[in-house]
Amino acid sequence: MEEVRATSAWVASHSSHVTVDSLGIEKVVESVENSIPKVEWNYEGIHYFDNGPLTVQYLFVLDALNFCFWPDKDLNYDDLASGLKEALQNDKTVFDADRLQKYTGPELRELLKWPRPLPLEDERVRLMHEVGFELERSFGGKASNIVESCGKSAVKLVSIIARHFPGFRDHTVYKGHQVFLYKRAQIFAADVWGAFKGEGYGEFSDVGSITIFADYIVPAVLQQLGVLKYSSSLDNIIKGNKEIGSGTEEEVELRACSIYAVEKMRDLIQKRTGKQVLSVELDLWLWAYGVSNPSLQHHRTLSIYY
Ligand SMILES: Nc1nc2c(c(CN[C@H]3C=C[C@H](O)[C@@H]3O)cn2[C@@H]2O[C@H](COP(=O)(O)O)[C@@H](O)[C@H]2O)c(=O)[nH]1
Repeated sequence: MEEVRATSAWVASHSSHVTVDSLGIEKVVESVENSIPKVEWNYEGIHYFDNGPLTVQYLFVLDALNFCFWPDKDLNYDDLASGLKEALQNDKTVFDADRLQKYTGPELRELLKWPRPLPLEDERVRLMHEVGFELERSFGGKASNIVESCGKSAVKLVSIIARHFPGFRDHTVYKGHQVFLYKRAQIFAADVWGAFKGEGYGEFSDVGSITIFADYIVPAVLQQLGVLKYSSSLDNIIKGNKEIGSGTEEEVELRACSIYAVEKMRDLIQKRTGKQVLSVELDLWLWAYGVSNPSLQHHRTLSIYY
C-alpha cells in the first residue's frame, strides 16, 4: 500500500483545512505506548464465521456494501453485518454469484430486515451485481479464489480487487495529484486476516503494509484526541452537520490526513518502544473507541467508498 501511504503524506503536506499535530500525536502515543488497547476482531459478535470459503464470500459482500450508514440515524454497520450473517445462516446460497447479480433494492432490504430504503440503495444493489458478475466471470463465483490467488500478500489482494471491481477503486484527484485511499479493499483484507486469525485464508506475510481505513469515524476520533486540527470553517461545517461533497479538498484532507497521522503514530511507537504495531490494530482500537462514543460528530459525505 505504498501508494496509499505516499499519496496521503502528499495531501498532509499540502493541506489547507486539516493539520496533523505532532504534539497531539506525542501525547496520544505517550498515553498508550506501553499498552495499546487490543480489540478483538468481531468483538461485537455480529459476524458470520464458519472457518471456510463461505466466510470469505460473506466478508466480500459485506465490504462491497460497507459504506454510508449515517443518512439513516438508526442504521449502523452492525445492522449490515448481522443482517447479512442471519440471511446466510438461513440460506447458504444467498451470496452465490448468480443470485448476487439479481437482487433488487426491496430484496436487499428484506434480506437485512430493514423496514425502509437504505441510504444509496441503488448503488448498493449495483455493487452487488458488479461483485456477482465479476466473481462469476473471473473467479469461479467464489471470493475465496481471489484470496487464494494473492500468494499470501495483502498488498496483492488489494490490487487484484481494485483491478477487477470498479466499486472498490477508492481514489481521487487532489490539487492535481492522484490520491489512493482504498478503504473497502483494505478493510476486506483486514477482515479476512482478523476473522481467520492470520491463518489459512487469513495468512498474509505483509499485513503490516495495510494502512488504516479512512472512513467517517476515525477522523472524528483523531480530532477528539487532538491529533487532527480543523480550520474554523471546516469545524463549523462538521458541527453544523452540513454535507461535504465527495472529492472536495476538505473531504480528501480529512481522510488522507487520518491515514498519515496514524502512520506517524505507528512510527513513533516503534521509535520509543522498539515494538512493531500494525495500522490494522490501531485502526480497530480507534474505530471501536469512536463507535462507543455516539456523541462524536463526524463529517457527512455521500460516498460509496466509506
Ligand atoms: N476505520 C474503520 N472503519 C470501519 C470499520 C468497520 C467495521 N470493521 C469490523 C472489523 C472488525 C470489527 O469486528 C468490526 O466490526 C466499519 N467501518 C466504517 O465505519 C462507518 C460506520 O459507522 P456507523 O455509521 O457508526 O456504523 C462506515 O464508514 C464503515 O465503513 C473498521 O474496523 N475500521
